[in-house]
Amino acid sequence: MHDAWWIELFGLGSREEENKETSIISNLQHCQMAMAMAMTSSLMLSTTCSFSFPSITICISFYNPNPSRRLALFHLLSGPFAIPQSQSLLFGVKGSELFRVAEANAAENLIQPEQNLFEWVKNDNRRFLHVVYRVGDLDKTIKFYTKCLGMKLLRKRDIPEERYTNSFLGYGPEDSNFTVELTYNYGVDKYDIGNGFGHLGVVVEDAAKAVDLIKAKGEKVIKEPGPVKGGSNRRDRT
Ligand SMILES: C[C@@H](O)C(=O)SC[C@H](NC(=O)CC[C@H](N)C(=O)O)C(=O)NCC(=O)O
Repeated sequence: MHDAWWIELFGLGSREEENKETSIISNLQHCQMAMAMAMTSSLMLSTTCSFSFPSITICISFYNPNPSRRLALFHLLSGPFAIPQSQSLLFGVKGSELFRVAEANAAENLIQPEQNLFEWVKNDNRRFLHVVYRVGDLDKTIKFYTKCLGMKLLRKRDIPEERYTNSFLGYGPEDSNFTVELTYNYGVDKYDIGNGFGHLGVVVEDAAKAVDLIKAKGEKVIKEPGPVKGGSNRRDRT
């Protein structure tokens, strides 16, 4: 089994889509990841496949073929980083009905069924800002995120006096969207990765098409979509 660090993006579908399948094998190479900000999370149904790229493995989450409103949260999975995330108003009532905040550290962190998630989000505007990881080849990683995953390069900042360059990528402006911040340290072309962090995940409209595109771009899919080990991730209301 590879050292697995991955962030899974859990899509949200209708309640009917209970038969979730996710299989993720990831092997992050030459990268080190750090949390940028903590939030509370909801674990959602998704079907995920993953593929490797020199600096990180991305897990693509998708649903079984029935059309459904796909909503997404990043979920940072790992021992020390196993934290909750908050739902977003972007996902609407259907999303909020189905959202469940995964128990993170203690029972008091759990959103109780009677609590109104909209009130919570209105009264707390904290959100994920970015996740940072160091890469040995900035241009190659940017090309992967943009050409294969459709992200936009939002900005680059070169700090020659500190001998590093940061690049920010995402699916929207940083003032309202979670982004990936890539750090390139001059002259450092690889990193030893630990085994505590999970993975980075992306939700797409059609994962099969996304995987085909990624393969067509010459990237390697290390695990085709398939049954999740250990059953569904969905946390039904208790
Ligand atoms: C722009 C802002 O969002 C940042 O995150 S800069 C954070 C800063 N990054 C660096 O100094 C990059 C070079 C450094 N040698 C490194 O590899 O991190 C920073 O605080 N880095 C430390 C960290 O743990 O992220």
